[in-house]
Amino acid sequence: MNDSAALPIPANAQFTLTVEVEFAAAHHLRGYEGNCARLHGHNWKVIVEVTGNKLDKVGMVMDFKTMKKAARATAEQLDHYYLNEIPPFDTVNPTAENIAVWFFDELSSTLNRPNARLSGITIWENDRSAVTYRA
Ligand SMILES: Nc1nc2c(c(=O)[nH]1)N=C([C@H](O)[C@H](O)COP(=O)(O)OP(=O)(O)OP(=O)(O)O)CN2
Ligand SMILES: [Zn+2]
Repeated sequence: MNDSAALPIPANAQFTLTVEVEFAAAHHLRGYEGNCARLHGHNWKVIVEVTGNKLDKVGMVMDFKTMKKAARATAEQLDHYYLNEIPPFDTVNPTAENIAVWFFDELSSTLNRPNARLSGITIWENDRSAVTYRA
């Protein structure tokens, strides 16, 4: 018998889980006046956030490993690319905002569950600048 007891959780309580992955890539910003219009690179950090209020029998909203696996597979699609050359960033400007929307759209079908949903993506371009997208 491996079942464990559960603590009471109020109906309006929520758990927010986050995992972080990274990718390295080059880009330039189209239509931007400044040095970011020139080719340059970042080590982007991507924070993936899942929200839920029900725990499974193990006591988890979702296994961090499940989140990391999905996030890593998605980051892999951009890793070591020149973003302006690959879809959708060959036509959509590769800003942190657009990269956040892209991660959200890529990951939502994999991570959304009846009791948990992808709730936010944060993209850090460097140690000082980040954007968070919630939908
Ligand atoms: N809202 C946004 N602003 C900027 C973005 C973006 O994606 N969304 N991107 C850039 C450039 O990609 C730039 O490389 C990053 O600029 P910044 O964060 O200012 O970093 P720097 O190292 O160039 O600047 P410091 O002043 O040294 O921090 C620009 N803006
Ligand atoms: Zn940049």
